[in-house]
Amino acid sequence: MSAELSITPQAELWARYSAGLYRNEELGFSLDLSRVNMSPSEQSAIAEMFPMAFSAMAQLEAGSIANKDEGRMVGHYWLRAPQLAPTPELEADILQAIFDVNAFCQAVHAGEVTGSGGKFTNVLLIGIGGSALGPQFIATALASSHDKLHMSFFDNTDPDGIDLVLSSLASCLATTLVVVVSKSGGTPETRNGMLEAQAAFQAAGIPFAPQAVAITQAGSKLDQTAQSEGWLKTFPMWDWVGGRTSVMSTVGLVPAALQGLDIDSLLEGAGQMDSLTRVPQVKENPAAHLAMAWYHCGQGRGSKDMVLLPYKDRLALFSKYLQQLVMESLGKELDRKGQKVNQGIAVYGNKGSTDQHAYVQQLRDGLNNFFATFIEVLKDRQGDSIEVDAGVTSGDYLYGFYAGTRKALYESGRDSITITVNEVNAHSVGALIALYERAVGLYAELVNINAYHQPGVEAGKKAAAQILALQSQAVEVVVSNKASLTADEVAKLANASDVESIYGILRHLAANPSRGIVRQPGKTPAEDRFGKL
Ligand SMILES: O=P(O)(O)OC[C@H]1O[C@](O)(CO)[C@@H](O)[C@@H]1O
Repeated sequence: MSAELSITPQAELWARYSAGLYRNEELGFSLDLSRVNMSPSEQSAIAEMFPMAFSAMAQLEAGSIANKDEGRMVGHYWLRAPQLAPTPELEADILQAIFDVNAFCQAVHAGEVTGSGGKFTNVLLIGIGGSALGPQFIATALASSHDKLHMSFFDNTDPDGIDLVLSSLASCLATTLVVVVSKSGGTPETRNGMLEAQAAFQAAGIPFAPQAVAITQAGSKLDQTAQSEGWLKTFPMWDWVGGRTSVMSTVGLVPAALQGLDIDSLLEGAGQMDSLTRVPQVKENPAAHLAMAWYHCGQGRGSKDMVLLPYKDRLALFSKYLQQLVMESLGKELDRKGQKVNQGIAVYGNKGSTDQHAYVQQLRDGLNNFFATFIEVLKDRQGDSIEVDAGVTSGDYLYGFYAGTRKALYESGRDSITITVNEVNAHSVGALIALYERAVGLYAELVNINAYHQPGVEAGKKAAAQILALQSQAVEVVVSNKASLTADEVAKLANASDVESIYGILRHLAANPSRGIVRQPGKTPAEDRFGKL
């Protein structure tokens, strides 16, 4: 196949590109599938499956219980078109939330709401998954020297990671606004981050509650904490917005507006893309183009990975953001009929041309188990560029590396999609997010899975809770015994069967001296002994 492709005449490729390119001048956006080796008959066969996908999406937007397993509506599209919400109450809720976000952020910027040290200078956002990735992506994509507040994030329960962020905030904690984001309000990593931040405030003698904001569902544990401790502000999150599609809700709008970004433009860009991707004709709909290419490349089974190569540093986190959006949505064991399908599309990537000096070698010459998506940004920078060679700028190099890699991949029979935007700004970022949200929704319909739940993540959370329960049993046995014990002995005394987990727990505790456990290494893990410090 690669030999055939490599000899496709340039003129034919140009004709294919020109005739097939989807573009919208107003949005400054185009989508090119000419380097996906998909014949017209293959395209038509996939296109025949779309009417039911379009109709499912229309029902979803009209307020059907699209996430049946969780009995929820799926309403992220209403966030940028509140008039489309299925009830006037929901429309009013969305509008009110946007109003409140603007009012609060304006008051912060004007210094009407301050920290104990005066006007806020920094934001520390605490969240994980969809409650951090979107805000992080937007914060990096749209950062500038005019940012009104400096953004930092706790997006994990890694103590060392937390310390690193806290040390950067040490001199400005009294002017740091802490935004704790959790839809469920009970996610352990986020709760731990909140407790770590509270401890840091306490150690610095700064009251936490007057500088803390919660974004969560009404009545959640986080909501109760915020209410009982008298936090500065709480913003609502709704059950009909999924975590991974929450970036246009208060989850993404509050941090973006605090940073000083143009949230109206973000919503407008997303809304404009929604209008284009709502069109129920494959040819006219860029999200349908994308979903069709995914279906073709992975034969509807996700047999090829999606490699994202945005040629713009600002979009580096887009790959990470899409990893959650695509993999948490599409990675499912069962289809809607309950049949075991083990669906999904693996997503990875960072940015071009940096990745050219990392894994692009394998993309060109190694395993052909992927399709690439290039994201090209036409505008190089604000202002002029110097020439790095006669008549050539750094941006020309970046373009050259993108175009060269696209060509090289095509010549070795590797499919690629190219998305082009005029520039990276709030409008285009909103549009890109909306494009992928719709493509994921359409693709999920093509393969008949529920894109809006995440039962697999729940399994991991339950298993983690069991390990933590086992920890207290194991510690009790070790500290109440005079003699040191092997993991097998601890397990027996704790009446537990999972010796390997007990060994892992005790080895971890022993590596942290303040936990009061020591490890005496033996020849093998089974011979290691654990005792009180
Ligand atoms: O906002 P929450 O409820 O803290 O959840 C955070 C993340 O955890 C998940 O539920 C599972 O990873 C994601 O879907 C979600 O984005």
